[in-house]
Amino acid sequence: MSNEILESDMRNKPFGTRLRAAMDARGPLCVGIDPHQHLLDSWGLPDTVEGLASFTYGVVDALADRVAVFKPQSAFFERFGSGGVAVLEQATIRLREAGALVIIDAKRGDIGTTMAGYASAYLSEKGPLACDALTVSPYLGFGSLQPAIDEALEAGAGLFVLALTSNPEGPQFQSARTADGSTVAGAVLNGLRELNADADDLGSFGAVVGATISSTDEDLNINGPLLAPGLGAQGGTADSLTKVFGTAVRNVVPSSSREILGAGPDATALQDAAARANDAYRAVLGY
Ligand SMILES: O=C(O)c1cc(=O)[nH]c(=O)n1[C@@H]1O[C@H](COP(=O)(O)O)[C@@H](O)[C@H]1O
Repeated sequence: MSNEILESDMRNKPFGTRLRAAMDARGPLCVGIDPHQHLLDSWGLPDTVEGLASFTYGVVDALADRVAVFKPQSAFFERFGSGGVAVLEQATIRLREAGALVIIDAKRGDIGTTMAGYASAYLSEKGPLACDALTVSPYLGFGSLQPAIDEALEAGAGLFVLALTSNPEGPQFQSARTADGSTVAGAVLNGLRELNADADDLGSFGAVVGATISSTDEDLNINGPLLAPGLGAQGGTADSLTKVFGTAVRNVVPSSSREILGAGPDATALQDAAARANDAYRAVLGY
């Protein structure tokens, strides 16, 4: 699908609708942009803001017109202070201009008015870091996310709420029981299911569910996207997606960072790595 079609038909649609269209057009792969120091080294770049910029724009130039979704990891930009955040801003603008969707992975979460500040920074189209969706943390209570939910609805943006994360420490809190007997992860998934209840195909309020969790008893059918990190470097594979997600697999957004970025700096090698990953996930997710 050309960028013109994505832009003209889609600009005013909710995030979930835009996400489905982008994945239909370009395949489901989400490329994580995580400029680790060791990756800058392996690309022959210095561990400076200039190195960060060369790395990030190298990924953008190679992949922006062919990958549906990107997930820059804010931590690796914040590491360089305001100069690093400026690279994140520029990369987000360039990716979106090329018709890709951008999920900024900042895992924000705070009380009402502070959450509203994060929401206006990342989700409002007038915000300096305006993106298509933001990762958020529900551990101050699902209701504490309301200002971000409101801003996302207003802006046609999306959220990805941590539910069953890929790291081994996650179950300590996520499997704990809440006062009503559901697990913490289950309460998050229920909250998202309610938010997406009226969406036709794919709602705009997603869950983060790691590809490494092997299986879960939770109901992942939330009528919204399921961001699945943990692929490649953390051991998850295309086959793990069928096992973890079962009947919800069609709504998975498979996200991989180091596995793809390690192929650089050569643009063709990056494109080949992304195409291989996209083909593997396409086959499993039914695209
Ligand atoms: O929200 C995320 O994206 C996330 C959630 C999670 O449960 N596990 C997880 O690894 N992530 C992020 O996904 C990326 C994984 O990178 P790779 O392991 O290199 O593919 C990192 O930016 C993590 O912060």
